[in-house]
Amino acid sequence: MSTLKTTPVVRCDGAASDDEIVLPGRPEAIALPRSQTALIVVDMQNAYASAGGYLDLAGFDVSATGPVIEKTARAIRAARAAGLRVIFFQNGWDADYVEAGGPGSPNWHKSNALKTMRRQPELNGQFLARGTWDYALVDTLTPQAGDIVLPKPRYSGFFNTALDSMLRARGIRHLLFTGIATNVCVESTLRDGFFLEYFGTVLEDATYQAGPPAAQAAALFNIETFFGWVSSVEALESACQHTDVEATETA
Ligand SMILES: NC(=O)N/C=C\C(=O)O
Repeated sequence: MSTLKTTPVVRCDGAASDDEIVLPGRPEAIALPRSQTALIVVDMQNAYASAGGYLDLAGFDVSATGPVIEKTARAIRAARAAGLRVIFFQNGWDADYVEAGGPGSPNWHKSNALKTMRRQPELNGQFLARGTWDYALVDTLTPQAGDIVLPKPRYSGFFNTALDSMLRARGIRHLLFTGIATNVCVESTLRDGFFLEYFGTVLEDATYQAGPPAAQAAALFNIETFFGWVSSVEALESACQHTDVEATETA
């Protein structure tokens, strides 16, 4: 992890606001007005973070996801204490995989979950189907009243979901990202957000890649260089503590 910068500070509205948190980051620090900021927890489901879940059984290494779950829990605690909206994504489809698309969908050809189930029919129905253990969020990350839980059928949380309208209705412009996988659903959502004029920041220590470590490094490079900002959970915790504003109600 390279050093986070405290200056210069990027402000989307130019002027400092009373309720902002200033988050150190790369390539710059970024100011996050609390009422305009949400923490997004991307797909922290057993499928992606647990031994015996989809990624594990499809041959991806998930042995190092424990610390990512812990860091995500810390980010959620810091966000809630600061009055930020928390949004959980859950990736997957109906039990019959109609929403996954058939051979006419690139998803049918590229989804490693679908491909693994086709290769190993004894696994059919097990991966990413609503109602299964695989689809469920990991036990230690439980949504609370006021959080938003958003099912999504493709890698980007903006595609075929109500995310954009939910954010716009609440005046949210800034998205903090945690979750798995950095190089797939985190990056896809942050990129789509960029095109929709959202400011996206990844908390790198609360994310993990699907694939080799180079995939994590490449995703973070792309985000830092082209699409957004990179920061950390510790930086968020410390920035929240140093901001002397009462947490706001998030109705
Ligand atoms: N949540 C994700 O980033 N998913 C990555 C791969 C997949 O869902 O097949």
